[in-house]
Amino acid sequence: MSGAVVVRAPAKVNVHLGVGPLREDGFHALHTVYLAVSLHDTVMARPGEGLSLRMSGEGADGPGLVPADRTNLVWRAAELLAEHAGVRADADLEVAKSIPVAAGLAGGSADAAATLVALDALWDTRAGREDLLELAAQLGSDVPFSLVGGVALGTGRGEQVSPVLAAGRWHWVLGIAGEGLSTPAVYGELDRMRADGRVPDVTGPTPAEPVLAALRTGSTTELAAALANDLQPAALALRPDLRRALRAAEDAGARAALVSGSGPTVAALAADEESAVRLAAELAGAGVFRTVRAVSGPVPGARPVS
Ligand SMILES: C[C@](O)(CO)[C@H](O)COP(=O)(O)OP(=O)(O)OC[C@H]1O[C@@H](n2ccc(N)nc2=O)[C@H](O)[C@@H]1O
Ligand SMILES: Nc1ncnc2c1ncn2[C@@H]1O[C@H](COP(=O)(O)OP(=O)(O)OP(=O)(O)O)[C@@H](O)[C@H]1O
Repeated sequence: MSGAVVVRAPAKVNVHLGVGPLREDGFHALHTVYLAVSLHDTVMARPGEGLSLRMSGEGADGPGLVPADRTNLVWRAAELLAEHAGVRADADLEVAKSIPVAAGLAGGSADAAATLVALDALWDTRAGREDLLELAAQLGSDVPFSLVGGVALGTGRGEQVSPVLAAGRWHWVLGIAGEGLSTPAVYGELDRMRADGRVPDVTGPTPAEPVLAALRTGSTTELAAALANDLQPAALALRPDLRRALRAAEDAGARAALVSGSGPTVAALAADEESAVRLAAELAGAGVFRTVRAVSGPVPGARPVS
């Protein structure tokens, strides 16, 4: 067994989220395009006896916000890898969170992916890439992407990821809401809206081609025009105050703004770094709790910090 291993994993924004009908397994068929952004969580794994977990940072210091027990995705990732590798789950784990909890930014998924990579190294399990992706998919639909990072197309329930070509580096301002949203609640609201005609019903997920084409050009204008999120009406139905943040982002000069994944984070696309700084200042207070600037482009997935 080696010494401490430190692994960092990124948050994501879905620049396209096409949601198909509810499947029999309780998930929805997706065509999504994930973009890793420069906001990240860090997991540190040290040798230990049994498992222990400490959480610090964003969302971890409120009473019971993210329980540091076996319900935590980090704990589940550790047990799953130990079982797969046939080793004892012995490790002291520490998670430093910067990604807000239940924000639509895949924070828990980032932690789970980082844990798989950290413990693979600490325990020297030598799990192959395919094995890690398979374990990641068991932990959550977004977890395989958190391993892969960069820019990727997600199909199936989002867990089948393949890298896609993207030519640019984009500047985002993330408007973080004070309180999170439950992912199943947002999917459930979309089903109700489709059933009662508030939004059109679908037979399959909307294809991601427009956003894929825009990503290849590297143009912010084209990306802004192609952004799409089928979950946005449902997130707005549950949190009408988010409309104010979306409008404020556009009024403050964002090229476009959309809800990230299941929300409630609003992701505003800025023309360049200077506009992002201005946008962040103007957005703060407009129905968002605080703003975080982030860059997307060649942001790697979960990987050891040297
Ligand atoms: C909204 C997104 O973040 C977009 O990338 C993801 O689809 C959510 O991914 P996640 O948080 O990893 O979600 P999971 O832990 O796999 O699933 C949580 C719950 O979300 C709903 N869910 C999730 C993924 C999917 N394709 N269809 C769903 O309906 C289901 O109710 C599921 O029980
Ligand atoms: N390590 C973790 N970090 C954050 N949340 C966790 C973690 N482990 C378990 N959870 C639980 O998972 C739920 C979703 O948290 P998370 O931050 O992953 O949401 P999210 O960013 O909206 O996810 P996604 O974008 O993948 O739908 C929270 O309610 C939290 O209690």
